[in-house]
Amino acid sequence: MTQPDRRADGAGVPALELRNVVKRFGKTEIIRGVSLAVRRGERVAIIGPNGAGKSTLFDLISGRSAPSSGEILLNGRRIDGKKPFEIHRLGLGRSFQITNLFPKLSAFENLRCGVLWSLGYRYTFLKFLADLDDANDRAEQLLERIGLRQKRNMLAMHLTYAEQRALEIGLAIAGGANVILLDEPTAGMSQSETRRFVELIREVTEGKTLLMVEHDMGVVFSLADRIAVLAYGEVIAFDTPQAVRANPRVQEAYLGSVLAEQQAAESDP
Ligand SMILES: Nc1ncnc2c1ncn2[C@@H]1O[C@H](COP(=O)(O)OP(=O)(O)OP(=O)(O)O)[C@@H](O)[C@H]1O
Repeated sequence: MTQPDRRADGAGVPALELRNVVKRFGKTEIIRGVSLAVRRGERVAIIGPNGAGKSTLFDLISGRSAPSSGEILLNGRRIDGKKPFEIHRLGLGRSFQITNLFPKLSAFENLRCGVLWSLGYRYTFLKFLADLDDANDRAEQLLERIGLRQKRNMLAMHLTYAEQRALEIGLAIAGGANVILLDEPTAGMSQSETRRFVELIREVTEGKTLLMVEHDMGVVFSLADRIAVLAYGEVIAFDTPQAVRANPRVQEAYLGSVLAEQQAAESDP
């Protein structure tokens, strides 16, 4: 196996690296020795059957739970075992399958909270005042970036589902994270919403590193530079979309049945 380059400027260091990561719940090994290196600026999709361990892997990376063994590195720094807020401040943003918005705050206020929180705002009044102008500016820029400027003052609870998901992505990038995890970003969306959302994800993650769990193969194949296939807690393939699609082991474990289902759904009048 080739070792990652460790130059002083960090240019060759993967944005995110997992080294032989294992997670057990009781005696059951759910993640069974996963190693992955995601390059800077790369968009990677994690796919695999239900129960393969995709969400568990995201929880390990974002600090919601700690690996039983192995190492996780963000921009070359060990993060395994750190708390979610520490990992967030080191440059990792995550949007969840389940909404984590403040429903009774406006779109703008949600983003401003995200910015202030990521600045490490410590509830001292002077620091709050000093940070507020910056946070306001940044929240306005984020609103623009996620296409919600017109909905600036609308309470999050009154936004459409797709707008709420966009706001979550805004929160994930509010702190200037350069590695973004998206958990099923287009789940529950109509086909037209999904198409628009794919473009939004593409724009918002430009120049950043993206790792997403996604079941919609249309989304996966249009966004991902590489695809990691997880089956029974192991990565059975990590390659370009074309190579993954052609891989017989992947076809057998997952993709054959999923693509057949999608084709059947599309040809259904
Ligand atoms: N806290 C836990 N305690 C025990 N088992 C767990 C726990 N969390 C997850 N599991 C088990 O780990 C396995 C992997 O679950 P996980 O949710 O990571 O899969 P997934 O690939 O994300 O599935 P899906 O595509 O359905 O969301 C499942 O068998 C699940 O029951």
